[in-house]
Amino acid sequence: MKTSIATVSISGALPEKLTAIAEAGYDGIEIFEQDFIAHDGGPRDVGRMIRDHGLDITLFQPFRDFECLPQPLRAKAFERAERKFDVMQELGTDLILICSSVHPRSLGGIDRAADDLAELGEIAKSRGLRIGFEALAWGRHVNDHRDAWEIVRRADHSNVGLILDSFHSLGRKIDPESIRAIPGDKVFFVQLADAPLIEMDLLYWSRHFRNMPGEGDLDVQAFMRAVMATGYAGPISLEIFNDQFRGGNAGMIAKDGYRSLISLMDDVRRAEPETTQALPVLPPRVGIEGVAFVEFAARGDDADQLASQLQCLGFNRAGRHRNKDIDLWQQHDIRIVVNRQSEGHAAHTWNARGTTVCDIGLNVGSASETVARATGLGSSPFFQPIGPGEMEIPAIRGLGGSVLHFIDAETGLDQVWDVEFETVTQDTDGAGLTRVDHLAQTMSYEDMLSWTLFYTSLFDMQKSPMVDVIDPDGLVRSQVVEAPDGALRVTLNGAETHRTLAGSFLTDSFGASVQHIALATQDIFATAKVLAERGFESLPMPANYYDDLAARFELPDGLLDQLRQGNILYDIENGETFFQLYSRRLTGGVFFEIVQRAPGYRGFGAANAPFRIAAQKRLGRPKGMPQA
Ligand SMILES: O=C(O)c1ccc(O)c(O)c1
Ligand SMILES: [Mg+2]
Repeated sequence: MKTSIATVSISGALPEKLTAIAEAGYDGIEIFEQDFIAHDGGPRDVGRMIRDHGLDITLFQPFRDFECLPQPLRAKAFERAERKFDVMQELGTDLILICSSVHPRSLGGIDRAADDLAELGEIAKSRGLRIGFEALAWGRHVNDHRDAWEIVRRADHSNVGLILDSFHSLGRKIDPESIRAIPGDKVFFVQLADAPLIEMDLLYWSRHFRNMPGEGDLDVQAFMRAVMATGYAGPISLEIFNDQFRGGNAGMIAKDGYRSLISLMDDVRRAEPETTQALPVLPPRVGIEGVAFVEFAARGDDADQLASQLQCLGFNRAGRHRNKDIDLWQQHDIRIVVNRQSEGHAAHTWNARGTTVCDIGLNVGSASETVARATGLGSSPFFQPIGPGEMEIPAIRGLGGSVLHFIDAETGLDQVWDVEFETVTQDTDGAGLTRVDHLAQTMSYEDMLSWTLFYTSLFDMQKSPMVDVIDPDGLVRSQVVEAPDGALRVTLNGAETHRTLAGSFLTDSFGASVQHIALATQDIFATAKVLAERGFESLPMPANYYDDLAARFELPDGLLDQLRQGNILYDIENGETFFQLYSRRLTGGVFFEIVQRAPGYRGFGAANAPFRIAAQKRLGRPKGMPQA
């Protein structure tokens, strides 16, 4: 399988695009004519530059408004095509994309279109070139791949084939199963794009909102399964018109695309085992069993403040690393690691970003298979030197400088706590916190798709629809990704301005990180009582909030008072309840949430978020941080 991406999909001038594309691991590019024309260098130079990056030119595009024109426009269109053929020969590519005409004078007619394509196919053949016909979803007469295929079939020429583009088919809700009957050798090229489901004009949607397969809502997998069932063996190419990607980080967008393409084709191979694909073997999506640990990089007063917060929350300092300045804080299944080392990844993170989460450990079935899938999808494995008596725990670099470690029981990695740590305190009752309910990660809005794709392609995790969270100073988008049974739930919060709570966290921590950690209890009132005894200071909620609760829900006698007295937030969805209690922010901006989740409650208290955020802002910035 040859992987490819259209040059329109990413930002920069042509040389920058090529560097990003080559580094991400693609085999080739679709060269957009615009990118070629804008470049200061002849077609031969451009061809050489592309090949010097180790890339093929899989397609030259687009050629518009060709078919079904009356004379003399028809003759002009043929002349125009021949000039493009000249360029293609110098560039060193043999396939051109002709998209269905939107020309006001185009006459339409399947046979007329077929005749035009057959005649141009003959010219192409004489030059060793091929032409591919694509139905634009908004084409004047041809806007359906079934019609485009009928035209290609009637053209009946060896050098004329069909180009399929998932957006044009799925965007018009055309059943992709109709592709299965097309002979694979008449499909000359396949373009892939996904898109979020938003009701709007097709052309506008296509030119501004496409995204990588898996990032949107279209069934690109069903499309690609049908394509592979035809026996198609040509390149599989991403053609993504997206405003954000055009202005985004070229390297990151190129990598996202590669990850999405490999993950999609891996899914297709599993779903259509009869199809053959030259694709490296990839372990399946990884099932997450739980959060093994959350590690903070911290120093000095900040580390002491974090330790004292953990104590208030009912954690024990359970272990001390045998060789390093690292403490393990534990309560039931929750492990929080505080790393004060002055070298290694935690130290790098602390130097660059201050006190923040630097590492997340996940329990998985097989740590080595997890790393194998991640690297197959383009992530880098992470290594750092290990000291005497320490275990080598498989790890990868996540996005935005993060690191993920993987722990399995199969190879005994779950013994690390006994092997590397000396026991300091035996178990005590704690405050009834049992597990990590969810992690809230904050990032800039434009990186949200990358993070969603990262999680859903590597792990068995599903995304939920995005919701808007109102901050007094702007909007924050929130997207949940979660593993079955909630073994890992992550809320991704995308900040658009630095004035929101999420945005200021992003600025303070110099990039994306875990902004809060939500811990589960079975009994929030019992937990709150223990926390109060331990000196925990909760986030004060205003009286108005409780008056509104009384209006929104029919609460059992006494519950409202209990909530009010404990600063506890409340929500009901489908008859299932959810309780929340927030800590105040620590230096660095991180905070804790305590939740009691009824087994059937699927949400995260989104209705409460605006009031929680306003309450946090009212308290002002945490001590020890630059005051605005
Ligand atoms: O938006 C367009 O015009 C356009 C051009 C070429 C394509 O392959 C395509 O899918 C869309
Ligand atoms: Mg296309």
